[in-house]
Amino acid sequence: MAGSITKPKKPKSKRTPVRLRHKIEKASAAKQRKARKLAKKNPEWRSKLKKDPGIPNLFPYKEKLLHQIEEDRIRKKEEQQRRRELAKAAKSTEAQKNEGDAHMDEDAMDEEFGGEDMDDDMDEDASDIDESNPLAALIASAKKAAEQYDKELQSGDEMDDDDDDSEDESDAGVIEVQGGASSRRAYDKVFKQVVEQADVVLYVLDARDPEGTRSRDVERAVMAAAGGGKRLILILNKVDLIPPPVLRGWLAHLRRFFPTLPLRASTPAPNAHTFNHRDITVPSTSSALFRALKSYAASRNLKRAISVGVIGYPNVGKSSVINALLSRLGGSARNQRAACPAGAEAGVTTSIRSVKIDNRLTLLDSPGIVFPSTSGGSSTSTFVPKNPTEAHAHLVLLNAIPPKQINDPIPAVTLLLKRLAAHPELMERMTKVYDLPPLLGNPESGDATMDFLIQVARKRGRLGRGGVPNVASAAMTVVTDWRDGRIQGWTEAPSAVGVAGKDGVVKIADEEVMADQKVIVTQWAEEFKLEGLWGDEEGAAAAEGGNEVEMQ
Ligand SMILES: Nc1nc2c(ncn2[C@@H]2O[C@H](COP(=O)(O)OP(=O)(O)OP(=O)(O)O)[C@@H](O)[C@H]2O)c(=O)[nH]1
Repeated sequence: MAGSITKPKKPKSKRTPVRLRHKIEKASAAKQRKARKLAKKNPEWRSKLKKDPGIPNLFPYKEKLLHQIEEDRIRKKEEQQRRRELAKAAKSTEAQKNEGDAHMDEDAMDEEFGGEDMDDDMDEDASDIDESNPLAALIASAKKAAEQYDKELQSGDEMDDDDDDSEDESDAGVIEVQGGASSRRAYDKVFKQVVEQADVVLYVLDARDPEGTRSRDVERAVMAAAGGGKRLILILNKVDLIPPPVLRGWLAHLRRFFPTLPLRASTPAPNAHTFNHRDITVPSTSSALFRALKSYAASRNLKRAISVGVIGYPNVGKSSVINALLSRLGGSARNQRAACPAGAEAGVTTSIRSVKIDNRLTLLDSPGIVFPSTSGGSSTSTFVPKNPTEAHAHLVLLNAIPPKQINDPIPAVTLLLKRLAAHPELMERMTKVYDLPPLLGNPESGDATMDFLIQVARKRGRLGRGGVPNVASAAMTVVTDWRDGRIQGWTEAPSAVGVAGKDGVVKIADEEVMADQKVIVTQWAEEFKLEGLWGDEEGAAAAEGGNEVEMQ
């Protein structure tokens, strides 16, 4: 019998059955339908659609219309901000009224702010002062002004709701840098700590606006501390960003008050427009400062190290000054010291940092502190803001506010254009930075801002949906270019002649202080052996020797 032959089994098809495919297709279509339905209901999606005006590119007045929309938006925002401020002011007056008799007496305040001990110390120190000392009167008046300043700060603190938090932070030794008034008391504590600990205070000013970054209250507080035993040196930093004649003017002006050293603490940001000052380089100026501090430490002959506090507005270059001094140390010594973090944005340094140079010298870095001008005329700047928006814009142009805390950079650009309008050559250089034709409208009245920002947005690709220029982003670009020195600008030193008052009498600010200040400048310059280090004549000569050729 022949054996039965079994057929080889047909391999099973790997094809997806049609029924399964249909099932998948149906499920996918249902999912997409559901997603579309949900998206239609989503209010966010609608508001996004609304924002885009959808004006066709061929529409002849598109530009004008966009401009108008943007202006309306800004007006609304300003109105909102104004209403909020009014409500806040009304609330605080109400709160003050309610407080009424429950006002703290001075002792309680002293206790709370920990100022009693310091005041007592200062009183004792003040009574130790020899009456025949020509500086006694000056120190006494500085102490009085410092007390007044303290009182003003404290009364400002009473209105500050968030203070308890900031005090806790400062107790822990870490101060968070914030732009708002909530950390005002924390700033004040840091400042007091640095001044208390320091034998020498280096007050760093930005050479582009020295008076804007200078406060009389700070100088008075340093003069008053320890009965006048502290030394204050003004450091004019970032001199590479101003031309030699302007530097000369500022050195002459500031040296009427305190010994002043020009400094280039760091190299400029990429593409910054700098001026070539002969002999005023990063190594030469930092060596000069280093030698001056060493001379002072040697002359004091103390058993402990001299403490040098570095104070100033945010972003003036305090950490860079310390790093420049560290770079003067020899290789291995330098490697052993941790450098201070420095950065282009304000608010990099957040706590007091002590850097030991050697057995004779310790440096104290501190967070940048903005001192508001108090009723006593703290600020020496001639700029008087007309409203809170302009005051904020002024701080933005001083680079004192971290970028994240700048809600609206447009008023800062308006203020910048207004200032540059007074110097046509600077305005021309600024338009060249963005490759723009001369501005339309009057920059002094703020008319030119929007046109300028729309053009900057186009040149720098700051465009939103549908190619609408993002003017806020363009304004931020301008602010950053200003901060990093890509846009040039500076203030001129006040003339020594003074200003004629209504009565026709010519007065120089701080006239009465001048004679005593002269004594200070001469005595202190001797202690630091500053005569040979950019003294009046040499500093002027060095600045004179510089050329105004810009370097890229
Ligand atoms: N062009 C120029 N830029 C400088 C100079 N010194 C410092 N800078 C720059 O200024 C910026 C701020 O420097 P920092 O040393 O961080 O300033 P700071 O005062 O410690 O800042 P905060 O920590 O915010 O208080 C950095 O981008 C530095 O590179 C200088 O002499 N010339």
